[in-house]
Amino acid sequence: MPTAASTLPIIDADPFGPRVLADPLPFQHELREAGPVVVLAKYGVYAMGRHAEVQAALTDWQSFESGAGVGLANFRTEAPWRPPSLLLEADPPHHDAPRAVLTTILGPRQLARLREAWEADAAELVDTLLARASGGALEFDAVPDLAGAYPLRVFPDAVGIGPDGRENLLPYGDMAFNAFGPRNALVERDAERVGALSGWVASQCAREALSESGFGAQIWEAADRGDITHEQAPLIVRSLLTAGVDTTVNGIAAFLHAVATHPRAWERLRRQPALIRGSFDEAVRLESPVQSFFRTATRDVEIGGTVIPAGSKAVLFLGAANRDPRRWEDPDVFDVDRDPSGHVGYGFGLHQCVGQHVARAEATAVMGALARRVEAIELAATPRRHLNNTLRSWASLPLRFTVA
Ligand code: HEM
Ligand SMILES: O=C(O)c1ccc(-c2ccccn2)cc1
Repeated sequence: MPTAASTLPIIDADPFGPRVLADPLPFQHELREAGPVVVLAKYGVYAMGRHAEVQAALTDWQSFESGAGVGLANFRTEAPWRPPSLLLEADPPHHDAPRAVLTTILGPRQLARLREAWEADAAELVDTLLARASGGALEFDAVPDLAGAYPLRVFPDAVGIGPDGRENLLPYGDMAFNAFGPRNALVERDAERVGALSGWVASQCAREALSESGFGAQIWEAADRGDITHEQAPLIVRSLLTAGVDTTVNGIAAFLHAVATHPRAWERLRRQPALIRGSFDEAVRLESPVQSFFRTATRDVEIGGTVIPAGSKAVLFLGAANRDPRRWEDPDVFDVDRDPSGHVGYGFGLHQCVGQHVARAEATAVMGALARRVEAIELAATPRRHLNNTLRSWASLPLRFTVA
């Protein structure tokens, strides 16, 4: 007999408050231990943190829809802050064509033609960085100088946007990822620049603003072929600009933090560079750069022995699921020999990240360039968090490189 919603475990902690955002691990443990499904008292929503229920909810897109928004706000009852994404905030059938277009454009085969240029760019960035070394060692902040620098060197050009205003990309993404959470101080702080940032991003999605060979132009060509409409094309370009920068910056930072705190892992990756690609997924599992997002129940749906009433919002904590000891042995250890498949760091099922191959290509290029040039990677000082309602992000990641 399923548990009635009224008798569910209740958690008082605020997962979107500064204490939990700065260190979510104790909250994740409390959430997993409280039960398969709990109620977050502060927001009156359901929450899941165990791998089994998070994966099940993501797989069952018919019962847990995205069309009402994948944040706390319910698009059925309140106006979205921007026109909804045609992928993220859409369900089949509307989701199908935009997804098919991006699956092709961002697929591994397409990215193969960029690989040589991305690896050369990573080598150039790392060489320039190491030129600053003295006495065979370099201390620097890997957030601005590496994790934050590399995606901005390769991705805007790959999309085909112009050279001006690219400094708006990270703030726009930070704002968009905050917007999935409650209207707290993080969201209020961005309020006065929503218009300017959104206006700039929208201007970059126009056909005439895009170079003729980038991902953006390919989206417009898909409209010429009738695969999508010309009205949909700019919104799909917007998806790349929204989801394609802050995520990879934090993914690469997570990878660097993982190797800096697991020295033997770095030795292994230097000896066996073929392990780098898979170990990026292990870093995404461990750190979960994207920590959480929501779904909305389309019917009274039973999950984890509980019935979640139709119309309810449920928040899925990917970070908690990716460290669930029910699914992972030694979940808190970065293990380059682990098979991380099944992790939910890219989501799971229908909406699973369509840009994951781009992320892997960027991270593999950077870490591959480092593996050939850097003997040891250590923390040079205590890293500092950047708080965001959805992203697990570093404001500063001081590292010490020992040059090979
Ligand atoms: C480490 C880097 C990344 C992480 C951790 C990440 C994570 C995710 C997650 C968890 C989802 C699922 C959202 C949901 O189910 O509601 C998602 C979807 C998506 N991601 Fe990524 N992402 C990354 C990089 C990228 C990049 C580089 C791009 C673009 C080039 C991108 C574009 C998208 C889009 C368009 C969707 C929506 C897919 C759909 O709804 O069908 N992401 N991502
Ligand atoms: O299509 C867009 O604009 C868009 C796509 C994906 C995301 C996203 C949300 C949560 C977790 C990871 N990615 C955000 C925006």
